[in-house]
This record gives sequence, C-alpha cells and structure tokens, in this order.
Amino acid sequence: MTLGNSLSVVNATKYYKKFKAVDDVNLTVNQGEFLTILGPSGSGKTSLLKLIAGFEQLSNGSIMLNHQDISNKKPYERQIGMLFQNYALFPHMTVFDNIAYPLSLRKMAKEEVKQKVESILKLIHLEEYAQRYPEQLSGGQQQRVALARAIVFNPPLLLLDEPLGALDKQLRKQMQLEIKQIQEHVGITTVSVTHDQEEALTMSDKICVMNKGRIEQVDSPEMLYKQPKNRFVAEFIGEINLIKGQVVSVIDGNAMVKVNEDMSVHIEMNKDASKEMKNKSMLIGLRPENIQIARDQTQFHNTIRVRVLETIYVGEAINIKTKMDTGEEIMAKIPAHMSEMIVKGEEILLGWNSKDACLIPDETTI
Ligand SMILES: Nc1ncnc2c1ncn2[C@@H]1O[C@H](COP(=O)(O)OP(=O)(O)OP(=O)(O)O)[C@@H](O)[C@H]1O
Repeated sequence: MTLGNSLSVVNATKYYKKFKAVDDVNLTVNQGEFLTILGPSGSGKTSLLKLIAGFEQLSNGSIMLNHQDISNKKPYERQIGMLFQNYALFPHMTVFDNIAYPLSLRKMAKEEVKQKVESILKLIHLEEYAQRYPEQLSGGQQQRVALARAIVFNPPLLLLDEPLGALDKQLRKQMQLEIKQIQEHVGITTVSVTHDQEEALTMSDKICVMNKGRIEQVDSPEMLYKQPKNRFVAEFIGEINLIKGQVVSVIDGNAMVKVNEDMSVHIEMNKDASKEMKNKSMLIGLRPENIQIARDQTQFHNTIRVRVLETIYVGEAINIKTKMDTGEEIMAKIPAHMSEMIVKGEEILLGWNSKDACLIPDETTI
C-alpha cells in the first residue's frame, strides 16, 4: 500500500455568523479511496467540501493532506483537482488545450505536456477528439475532458461536487462507472458530494452520512446498508421497516428479540456485538427486499403472519404493504411474478433469515 496523500479532517467546525453548518467533524480518507458525502439538503455537505478545497475558512479544527496541515493555505496552493457540476471547459480552446491548461500554468515543458495530455486522452478514450472544441462534444464527452483536466497535474486529492448532476439518467449511470474506473486506475484519493444515493452506493469505497452538520456514520456502502448505526442512517439509505422489540438474549452474536407475547425474532449480528444489549429496547431493521413469502413456518428463521393492505407495482417488483396483529405495518418487496399469491385483505406468511435483519438503538427510549 502506498502511504501518503490521505486526507484527514480533524475537529472541523464552520460557523456562518452564529449558525453552525459543520459541527466538529472528524474524517479520514485513505490514499486511493473514493469517499462520498451523503445527506439531506442543508446537512453541511457542500460546506465540508468547501472547507477541504479552501473556499471557506474553518472556524475551528484543521485539514491535513498527506500529513501536512493545509488549513491556512489558499485554494490554489492546495493543488487539489476539482470537478463540479458546471464543469465549464474553456469554449475557445480545443480539448487538447483545455487538458493542457493546468500543466501550462505550472510551466511544464511543451514535450512533457504533449506526452501527459496524450496519455490521459487515451485513458478517457478521446484520442481522436484532441482538436475538437467543447461545443463539438456530447455532455458525457465534455465531462470526461473536465475530469482529465482536473487530474492531469497529478493532484494529491480530487473533489467532486455533483459531478453528474447535469446529465440524464442513462448517461449518468454510464459515467458513474467510467469515472470510477479512471479514479481506480489513477489511484487518486477522492471526495465527492451527491444527492444521488444510487450514485454514492455504486461509486464509493466509503460513504459518510451527514445530518445537521455532524457525521452520523462512515462506512462501506454494504455496511451502511446492512448495519446502520442509528435510525437516521437506516431511514436515509434505502427503505426499511423498523419494528420495536426487547432484546431477550445475545449468544455468540445471535440475538433473540421479543416483539410481543407471541413473537420473537432471531437476528445474527457480528460476533463482537455487545452483550450489553440484553433487556434493552431496540429497533429491528428489516429491508423490504429481504422479506419473502413463506411456504410454512420452517422455511425461514423468522416468519410472521400479516394481512395485506395494499400492493404497488414497481416494474420488476411488487411492494406489499401489510399489517401485523399489533397494528404495526410491514412493507415487503417481492418479485412481480409472485403477485398472484397476494390478495388484498387476505392473510399471508412472510419470512426472512436471521442474517437479513439488524438491530438499531431505539432513540426514543434512551
Ligand atoms: N455562505 C453562507 N452563509 C450562511 N449560511 C450558509 C452559507 N452557506 C451555507 N449556509 C447554510 O449552512 C447549512 C449547510 O449548507 P450546505 O450548503 O453545506 O448544505 P448541503 O448539505 O450541501 O445542502 P444541499 O444538499 O442543499 O446542497 C445550510 O443551512 C445553509 O443555509
């Protein structure tokens, strides 16, 4: 593993007058990692990115890049590559000259500039387009040129702010994969801000979920989805059923949680899951897509009899809104071809295995 060019945000706080937009944030992005900051509008994502870029000054804390404190450096002194939604290529310059611009600015010798630009044009598959002007390119091609311009000078860090926001859905999906491939190939440490959950889940090694200026959780997309640390993260990423229960026992990472007199649920957690959970009120987190229709009570570790309230078709799947005896609602998502088994008003048996649910602290009881 190469050391260096990692980013550390240490106790970063940003006030706009009296309003605290970023609240004591600590974050590390390792060399070569792709981290996405995700959160609702106004949660402080852009403010944090601006602090890293140097467009805003910290009220407190520091930003370390490659173990050096860059907090007091001007944006251009930080030598960070940036790609924003309105990527604004220079319209009067060719593709070649656009990409060469940051190198000319750094007074690199002409021959070296030529070699670097040609090599990066190859990487973005636009070798044939060197002499075109931006208006002669498609949106996706322009975005690739903008990316090339942002990384051609080997910056230690790349910042992306809604980089694909201006593109239509189809192109966005294609570009997500392309940018990720280029980022991995170059091995550049990257921090991105987006509203698009799917984009974050597809592109990132780690996702940082922000809320009200604070970090709620930093984890891999898989862990965020499978083991959200709290209710906010659970509800923010994808859809989830949250069922109140009381932990009866935790043995070897297997929890038994009582929902009511007639029903207990088994949940498999990682081994270091704390025994202190015993007797605590918790929320059982259950993703709709992890619930299936059960043949009988032995097919899954957990089954539950519910009444069908509503069915909603969503393309290849069908969302079933159901109700437990206790009155709590449970949403299940099953393949559309099973829709004949579901009749509104009738009872069905739902099931899931113990590894397909998680336990989340119930903040209302703390
Ligand atoms: N220059 C500023 N002066 C005063 N308040 C600001 C300034 N910039 C941002 N804010 C406030 O700080 C909070 C965080 O804003 P920020 O732009 O960082 O959020 P965000 O998560 O990026 O939101 P969005 O997803 O809508 O872009 C918001 O309440 C915003 O109104």
